[in-house]
Amino acid sequence: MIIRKKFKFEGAHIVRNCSTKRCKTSIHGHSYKVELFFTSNKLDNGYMILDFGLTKKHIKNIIDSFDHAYSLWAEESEEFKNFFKTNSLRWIEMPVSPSAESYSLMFLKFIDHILKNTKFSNGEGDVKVTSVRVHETKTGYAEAFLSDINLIELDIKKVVFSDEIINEWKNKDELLKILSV
Ligand SMILES: Nc1nc2c(c(=O)[nH]1)N=C([C@H](O)[C@H](O)COP(=O)(O)OP(=O)(O)OP(=O)(O)O)CN2
Repeated sequence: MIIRKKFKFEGAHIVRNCSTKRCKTSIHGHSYKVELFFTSNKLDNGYMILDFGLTKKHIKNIIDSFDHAYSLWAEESEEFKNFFKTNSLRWIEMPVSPSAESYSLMFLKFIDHILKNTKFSNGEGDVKVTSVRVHETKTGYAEAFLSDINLIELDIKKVVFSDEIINEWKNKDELLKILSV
């Protein structure tokens, strides 16, 4: 059995090195829709795979970090990176160029890590994120499956969130502890 929870964010980026000229040369934004799919080997005491409400404790923070934020590829020039870091409060520096594919893989990695380091207390089983689907536009999405988790080398500890973003996280201290494991 699979359940799905949908989130959204309004994000800006440039995807360097892709084939589309506008996409690789100009800052632009999208209204992203993110679908998270979960499964488990048993139902909890409420006959659920995972209460949708529990996805809003830590997982939502990660997706919402990208809302009204600029996704900054770590390989950009220092001048370019400094511009965003000094002129915009919400930015994320990430070790991969921000395509729909890399967002889906990155979110999958974060959520897999969060689930593995969360103690559930309502009879939940072994809850897994089976895939993450990131819709960049109305016509295009990328979906990363658990079997794709090593498709790119991406250490989530190398994803840097601006202070403004971290300070807005709900249950901030708990999430920072989970991410530090
Ligand atoms: N496989 C991928 N291809 C493209 C990505 C991506 O992340 N993965 N991203 C882009 C751009 O960011 C672009 O803004 C979106 O491209 P596209 O789907 O072509 O956008 P349109 O709104 O022009 O699509 P229409 O269907 O023509 O309205 C490019 N490619």
